[in-house]
Amino acid sequence: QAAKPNVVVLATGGTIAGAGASAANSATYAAAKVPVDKLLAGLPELANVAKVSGEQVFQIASESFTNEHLLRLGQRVSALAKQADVDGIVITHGTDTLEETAYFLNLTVRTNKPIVVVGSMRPGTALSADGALNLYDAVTVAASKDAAGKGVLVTMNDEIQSGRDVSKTINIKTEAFKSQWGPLGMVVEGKNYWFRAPVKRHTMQSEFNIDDIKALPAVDIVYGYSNMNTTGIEAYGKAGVKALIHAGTGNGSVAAQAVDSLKALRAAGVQIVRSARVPDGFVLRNAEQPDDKYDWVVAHDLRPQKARILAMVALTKTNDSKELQRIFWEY
Ligand SMILES: NC(=O)C[C@H](N)C(=O)O
Repeated sequence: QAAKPNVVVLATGGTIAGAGASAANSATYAAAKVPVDKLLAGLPELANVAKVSGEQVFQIASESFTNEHLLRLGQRVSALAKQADVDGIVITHGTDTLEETAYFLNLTVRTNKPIVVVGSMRPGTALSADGALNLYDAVTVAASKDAAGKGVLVTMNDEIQSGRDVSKTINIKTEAFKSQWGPLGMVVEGKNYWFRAPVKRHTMQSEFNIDDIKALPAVDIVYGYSNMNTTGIEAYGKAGVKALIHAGTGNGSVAAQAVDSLKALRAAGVQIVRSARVPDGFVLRNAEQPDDKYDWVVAHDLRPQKARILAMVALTKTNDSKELQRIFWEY
């Protein structure tokens, strides 16, 4: 019998490592409690799929992820991916910012080896906990040759999603992770079924490399809403933000009373990225606002939180708005 592939599970916390007081607590529990060794010991079925080893990188709820966590995790994933004795990497992660970490790794880790980010909506102590199967699926995908070269993947609820496209869309169901462009495939009983592949640049085709990124610039998000004011925009400007993501209404529209403040920030050298707060769709250049005239960038189909990740990564290489826009189209 052929040797099983080697998969490393990097644990960062989240609900997949959560624990509640009783089995009826599906939503009331403490995240980031169970250590990785215990998580893996609770899933002896993994041994049928791969030779799995665990490493506790952090033990936090994912809403508390910082840029430093992203950099440290990315550097560890990159180092492991270079090891000849590692065939695939799984990252257990809280679901709240899972999509941001998955996209960051997708943009910056130069490897064809499968990298799979996984979480759960219920703690392992709950009735119908989803973490064990999600993790089993993640290891299955990470151990598969057919998952290579597809960018960073996310396995939740039997689906294999692109880390670029997927977002958490509901906070109370196990069917929480969706992409408007659909999943790439499904994983069922330890086998992958693929239906599509990503076309945006990622991992090996990326011009970014985590090994060269020592720090990430300050990029923040302002939210658009009726009766919007400019307090947030101006405060971020004073704080020295390098790019500001505007989570606009509808097509990424900007309130008339906010336009001058954003123009003033741009004149001061801050990049303005126009995204939309609606869950799906994409923002077109010069629709709603004259982006060419104002020298603003549009976020394409990226949700504001993903646009923030791409802007940070892009700004490590360029502060040219035309280059930034090219990057937003390509990644
Ligand atoms: N379901 C979860 O994992 C939510 C948790 N707050 C986290 O992101 O860590």
